[in-house]
Amino acid sequence: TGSSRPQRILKAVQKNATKGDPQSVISAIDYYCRHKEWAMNVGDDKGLILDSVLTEVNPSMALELGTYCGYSSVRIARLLSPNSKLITVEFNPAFAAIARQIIAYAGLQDKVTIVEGASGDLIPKMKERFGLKSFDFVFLDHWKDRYVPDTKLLEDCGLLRKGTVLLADNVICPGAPEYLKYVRNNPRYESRYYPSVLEYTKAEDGLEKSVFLG
Ligand SMILES: O=C(NCCCOCn1ccc2cnccc21)c1cc(-c2ccc(F)cc2)cc(O)c1O
Ligand SMILES: [Mg+2]
Repeated sequence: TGSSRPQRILKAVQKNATKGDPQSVISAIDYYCRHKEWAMNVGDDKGLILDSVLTEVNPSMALELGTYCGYSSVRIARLLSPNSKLITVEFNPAFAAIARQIIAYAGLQDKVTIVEGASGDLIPKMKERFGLKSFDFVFLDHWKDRYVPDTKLLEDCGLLRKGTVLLADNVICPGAPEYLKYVRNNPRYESRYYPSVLEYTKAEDGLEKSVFLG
């Protein structure tokens, strides 16, 4: 049988990027997915917004829900300060295996921990597993109907602190309407919408940034 799309993305990174150079890994994936075959990375347009929010937050502990090939894991980890960490959760073991190789190719394996499984099962175990108090930053990019239940789970597990920033991808396309309702009409969050486009297309999409007020 043939290769998978994630395997082809890894090949493109190995062919076109420089080992240990995260920006070249990002550019290689963006080039491949814009000109060869589309893939559901956050992409370069929304990626610039992700970069700016990350630079502003400068998280010590970051969580990503939805690793896929590790494109946004590389975008996030390359901007983390020394000793800061990213935990990224991926449901699909084949995706996780590719992401591990792409993150390692970028030289960011010491900053990123990939955890395989369902967010609903893993979130309640995070404190004990990683000895962490709370997350400073959460990037939501997994099943869009899990954004609300997992945000509530993070609250209930005491994994959010006053000032934790949640950044949600795809709030327009494919869309996360319940999530927008949840964070926008909630006195415990201060939300702002960043309009952009669906990765590698001209379709409307955007990111929602929500600060947990405690
Ligand atoms: O579906 C998308 N992402 C989610 C993947 C599965 O995530 C599953 N998953 C990953 C961890 C994890 C943990 N627990 C449960 C499920 C968990 C997604 C989809 C599109 C898209 C837009 C237009 C289209 F025509 C088609 C697709 C764009 C995006 O940017 C996306 O992010
Ligand atoms: Mg996405």
